[in-house]
Amino acid sequence: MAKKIAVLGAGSWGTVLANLLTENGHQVTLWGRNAEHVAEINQHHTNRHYLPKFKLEPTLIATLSLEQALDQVDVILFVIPTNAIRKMAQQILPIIKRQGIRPMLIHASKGLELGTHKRLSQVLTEEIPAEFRREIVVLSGPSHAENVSEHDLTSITAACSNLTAAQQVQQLFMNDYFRVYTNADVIGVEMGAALKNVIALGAGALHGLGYGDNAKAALMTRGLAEISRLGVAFGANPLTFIGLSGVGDLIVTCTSVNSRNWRAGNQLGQGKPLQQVLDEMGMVVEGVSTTRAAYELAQQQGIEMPITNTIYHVLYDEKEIRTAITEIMQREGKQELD
Ligand SMILES: NC(=O)C1=CN([C@@H]2O[C@H](COP(=O)(O)OP(=O)(O)OC[C@H]3O[C@@H](n4cnc5c(N)ncnc54)[C@H](O)[C@@H]3O)[C@@H](O)[C@H]2O)C=CC1
Ligand SMILES: O=C(CO)COP(=O)(O)O
Repeated sequence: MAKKIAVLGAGSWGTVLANLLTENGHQVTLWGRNAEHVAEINQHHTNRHYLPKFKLEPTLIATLSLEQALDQVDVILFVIPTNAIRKMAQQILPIIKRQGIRPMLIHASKGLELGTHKRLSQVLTEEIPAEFRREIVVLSGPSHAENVSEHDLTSITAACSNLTAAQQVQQLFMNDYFRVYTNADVIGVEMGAALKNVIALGAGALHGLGYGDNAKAALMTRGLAEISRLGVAFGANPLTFIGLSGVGDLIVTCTSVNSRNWRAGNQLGQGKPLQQVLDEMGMVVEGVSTTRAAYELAQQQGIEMPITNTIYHVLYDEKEIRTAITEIMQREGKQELD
């Protein structure tokens, strides 16, 4: 059955997901904060800043008004940067109350909140009390917006401890090029999503420094080991990390030029200063702030995350990358399995 859906965030991923939901027959309003982009979507059915070649469904409406976007919706999909989610939730709560709606919440963002180190479903749970919403479902997996916009075959995960809610989200998004699996392990799915961005910065940096395939395979494999270690310590199912939102997303993000995290790492490896890389990207590079959150979390919990620590010191302490790589390679010998 067609649903009324608000998509919050008219960047790369929000635009593509809003368009996909429109293709699937839902009535979608895309909220954006940039007046030029919103006007372009409504008048020309394009969003060229983020997706230069993408032609949008003419029935997809964009708006600058949260009140209009949320008007009597069944579902709210958050697709804005991690560190903007809490404020957005605070902004929409009074609108939800005023309208007397009780929507399902979905988020498709990937990161851990700076300062609190929280997962985004935790942030939403804190900010929007259960009486004003239905379930919170996480949508995550290997899915570059650019590829989905071209209808490349894509499989991702809808995670919620309530399987019925996960199945409802599965039905909203599924079509002949976009396949959605359900998973009850919200912790594992969100941890995998957030932490793969950290490892992707490293994969890009190795490429920028001229290292080869062995180095990248080692980074991804040992990266997955430390992602799983942290995730399991917080209650994740270890099997989730060999699924779409774990190794699946790690592969796509560590190997694709479409990844902003990979591209940022690549430029760092080539010697560009971090601030310049971020300024020139024009899109969110989630791995940078999540590296800090994950580093602090691992320190607090006493969990060994050597790759995350190395990337943290390169990003935040201006540690020279080649020195950092030598140090991580020369640590004492270890057992492969924990
Ligand atoms: N681009 C992709 O292929 C995918 C992205 N994601 C995740 O989706 C989330 C959004 O990513 P993208 O759409 O790619 O980012 P983007 O940089 O392309 O777009 C971000 C959007 O959020 C808006 N925004 C930025 N700061 C904001 C704030 N403080 N308050 C409200 N809105 C704000 C921007 O105006 C823009 O419309 C990220 O967490 C990312 O990891 C997940 C899967 C795929
Ligand atoms: O999460 C993504 C693909 O699944 C997008 O990764 P980037 O944010 O690095 O572009």
